[in-house]
Amino acid sequence: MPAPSSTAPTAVPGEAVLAGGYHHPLLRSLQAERHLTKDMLMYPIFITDEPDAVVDIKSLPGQKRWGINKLEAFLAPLVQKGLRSVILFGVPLHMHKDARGSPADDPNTPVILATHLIRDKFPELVVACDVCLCEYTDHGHCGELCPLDHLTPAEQRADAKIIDNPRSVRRMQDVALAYARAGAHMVAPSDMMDGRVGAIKQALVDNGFGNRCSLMAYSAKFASNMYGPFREAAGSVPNFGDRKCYQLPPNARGLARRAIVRDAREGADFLMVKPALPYLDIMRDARELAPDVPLACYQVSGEFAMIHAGANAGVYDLKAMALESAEGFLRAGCTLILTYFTPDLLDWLDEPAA
Ligand SMILES: NCc1[nH]cc(CCC(=O)O)c1CC(=O)O
Ligand SMILES: [Zn+2]
Ligand SMILES: [Zn+2]
Repeated sequence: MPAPSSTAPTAVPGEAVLAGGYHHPLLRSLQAERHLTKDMLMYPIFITDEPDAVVDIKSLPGQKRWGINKLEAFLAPLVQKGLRSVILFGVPLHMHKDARGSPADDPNTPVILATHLIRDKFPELVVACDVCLCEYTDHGHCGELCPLDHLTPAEQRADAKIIDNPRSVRRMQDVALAYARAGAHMVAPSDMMDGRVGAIKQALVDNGFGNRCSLMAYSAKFASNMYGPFREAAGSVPNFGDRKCYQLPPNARGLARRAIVRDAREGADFLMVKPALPYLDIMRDARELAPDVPLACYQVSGEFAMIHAGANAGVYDLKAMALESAEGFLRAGCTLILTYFTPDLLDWLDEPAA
């Protein structure tokens, strides 16, 4: 019997040893299928009806509510660094809120004023407008409510006010059209009413915006615990109940898949998954179900706050963690990332990779 050779390999190196492929920053970078670039970042901005306001949002480190007069000076250095797109949220503090969310499409509403201003001052910047009523209704829900006489006596007693879906969809059409007319390159309905994607698309087409205004659907938007800082920032906390009858249940993969397929069929130009980090599987689903529609994700306010809190607690380095999260979204198949880290990422992407 021959003596065992002491030099015999225990496994075929090509199968077992991977470390040879990523021992240098360049080699690590070449292992990635896709890389984060500045044009993938869309920055969410809060605009108030106090024209000179620059007000810190306590729960969103570094983020502020901006008055219209302060917007140009705020955006100029970001555009200089490579900012390509923003999504606007209105924060009416003085306008009169009512049951139908009238301030949403008032000609002087902050989002419309800001859209005009940005199109004028930053012609290269893509402007998206979030379409929803919750910042504008007196009850704080995302759509209009059913008139009381449409409810059963039991529902009336329980204060179980119910969203009036068809009426809300008509309202969403009007609001989206108002933003398109103001010059929005993109409208993004986040209200989650059934049928709003097709209805808004039709309204855009019927009014001559079919080839001038994109529709990004918040398709798989979950009833998440991570919208708290946003609702504080936007003043959109519902004054009764919650959003569980129109935003998706977090554990409902099937519903999310159906919503994705439906919104793609209804003509969405972009699909979105929101929040982002806990829903990477849903992003992957979206890539498989609608491979020909670009996919966005929204790294929401609570995710941003959570990453900051962890960094402040010494759990990890802020930049490294923020980049890792973005790389997860890329891997899952996103081409557009809505994130409050955008200003930081514009800086970080100019630094050498570690
Ligand atoms: N419908 C409004 C809207 N659009 C985006 C967010 C959340 C964004 C964030 O948390 O950063 C919300 C809040 C909500 O649905 O309650
Ligand atoms: Zn809403
Ligand atoms: Zn409900």
